[in-house]
Amino acid sequence: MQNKVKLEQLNVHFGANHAVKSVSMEFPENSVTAIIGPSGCGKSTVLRAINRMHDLVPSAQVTGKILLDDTDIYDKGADPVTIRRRVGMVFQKPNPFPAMSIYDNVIAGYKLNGRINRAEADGIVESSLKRVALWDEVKDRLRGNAMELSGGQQQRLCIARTIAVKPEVILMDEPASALDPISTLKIEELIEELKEKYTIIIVTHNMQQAARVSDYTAFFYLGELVEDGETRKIFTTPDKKQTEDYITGRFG
Ligand SMILES: Nc1ncnc2c1ncn2[C@@H]1O[C@H](COP(=O)(O)OP(=O)(O)OP(=O)(O)O)[C@@H](O)[C@H]1O
Repeated sequence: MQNKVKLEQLNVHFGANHAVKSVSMEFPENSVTAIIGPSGCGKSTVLRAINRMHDLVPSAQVTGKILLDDTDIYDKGADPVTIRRRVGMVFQKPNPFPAMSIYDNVIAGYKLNGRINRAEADGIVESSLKRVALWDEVKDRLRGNAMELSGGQQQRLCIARTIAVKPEVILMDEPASALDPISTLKIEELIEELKEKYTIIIVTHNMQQAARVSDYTAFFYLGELVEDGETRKIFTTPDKKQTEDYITGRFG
């Protein structure tokens, strides 16, 4: 399988704190890769580096390469706005724009590309909401406020907003950890469907979730990549003892 994203000697410092240490790894296209590891091991920091979110943090220093296809997203000529359109992000807590309707939330990011006509916007809203299996639940109240949706519906709305701009990669930072078990299941089913079109990288604390949704798993500890590979192998016969101890619950 083709690699969509490749990290080469990625290092992230926050001031004197060396949070991510010389990480090199690949993320195959149209697959789900889970990033696991104990709290503070650098999972979110790696994820955020993949759409240049650390640009907004003055103390952050990122070195090494992150290739998106063949382009280094940290190259001097690379445009962060274009990168964030190609690499979308879904956060732990659903974060719809509170003053906006369901409809306007879905189309908000897409509108930044320039003016669009009503028919085009309607089409994008409908197809994005259908893709996240939310259309039937909201089609009669598209002009209603997004905050009136349940937490699980809000998270699916945020995923619809992310895919409306037609990204190639979707980063998810514990996307179901604030949700109830049924909403979590829906998000997991959705991830399974979305990988047909997108490359998905998900940070999760939930080991069962990593095992259920991902094709590949990467285990991090103290800012280092300890081991990565096919999820089946990582969860049954990992090469490193640290990985085995973590997935069997002996630490972390
Ligand atoms: N914006 C920031 N400013 C300063 N330090 C940060 C920032 N973000 C992360 N760090 C530091 O980087 C290290 C890794 O944090 P990170 O959030 O990536 O860990 P994590 O594995 O995702 O943890 P958790 O599972 O608890 O979310 C920690 O020492 C953290 O304090």
